[in-house]
Amino acid sequence: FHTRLCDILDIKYPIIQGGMAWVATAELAAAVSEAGGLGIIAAGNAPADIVKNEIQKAKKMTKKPFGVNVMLLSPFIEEVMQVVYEEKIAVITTGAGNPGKYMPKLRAIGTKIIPVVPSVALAKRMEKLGADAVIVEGTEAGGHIGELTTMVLVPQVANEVSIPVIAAGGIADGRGFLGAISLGAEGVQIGTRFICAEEGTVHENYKEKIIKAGDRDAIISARTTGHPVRVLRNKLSREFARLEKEGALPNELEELGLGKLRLAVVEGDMEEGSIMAGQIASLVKEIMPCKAIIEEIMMDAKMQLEIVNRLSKEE
Ligand SMILES: O=C(O)COc1ccc(-c2c[nH]c(CNC(=O)Nc3ncc(Sc4ccccn4)s3)n2)cc1
Repeated sequence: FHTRLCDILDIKYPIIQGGMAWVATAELAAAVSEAGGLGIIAAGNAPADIVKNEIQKAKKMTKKPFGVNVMLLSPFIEEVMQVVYEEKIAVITTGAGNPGKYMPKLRAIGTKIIPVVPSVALAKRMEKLGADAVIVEGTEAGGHIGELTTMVLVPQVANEVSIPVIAAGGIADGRGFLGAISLGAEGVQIGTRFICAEEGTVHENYKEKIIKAGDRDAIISARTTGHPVRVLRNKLSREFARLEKEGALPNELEELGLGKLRLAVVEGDMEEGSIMAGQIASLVKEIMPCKAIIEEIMMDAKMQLEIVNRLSKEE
């Protein structure tokens, strides 16, 4: 499966690892890039020096290309963008906002830009502003999400833009990969499955929660804040829902949510922490090295394609 994305990003497989805050560290990004995908370091809500340190760590771990994900709601966005410029990052992905204001400078220094978009309108706007590709993320994804599903959004964006479309949300194996290609995508972004990567520095409790998740455990929380997030249900999500029902104010709720993702990822607190994960969590059953994850996805996609070809030949 060699697509335009492989040429644009100089990667062997059109698989991007999601730039998940606290999860996407240099260790994970380097392992994914070494395995032939595109590893991504998450800036999340971290200050510039933390982001710079992770980038320099990754540069020591791999000579292959990797990217940085910039979360546009971060209070440190301006100083983090300065680090992105200085470090001559090959490619950035962006989330939770419109990166338009940074695109002229990024294009001028040759950094590729791949924004995550939750709608056709934003995808078209990003193409017009010069994005190199778009990550079309369905509501199946973990973390901060839009409303439309991958199945519905990917073909519509593919109809409207000519830059490569990368499908994200609900993809964790070869069937999901082939499904995305069938919908018009030229690559996939995978988050939840890489949370359970062996090289990842995520607390074991978090990885175990993903492996134990059932098909209906990844629910949407914090809708009333205007920033809905998909998490695995736990004590915090139940508490959050109760407060929302009682009409707590958005800033009270935002306050309650602060630091909770770190609590889950770093401390492994599965009750008070925010366990961000996508609906595909229930398909993830094993902690595996990144190389094994990527090669299994590509192998399964080829096998699934042979099944599809056989079915299409039968009368
Ligand atoms: O037009 C506009 O400005 C709105 O544009 C957008 C609106 C939404 C998005 C979007 C949806 N999903 C993504 C990519 N995924 C994510 O960004 N996932 C995230 N998970 C945890 C995060 S941390 C957080 C979460 C909420 C509030 C504060 N911090 S961000 N981007 C992208 C652009």
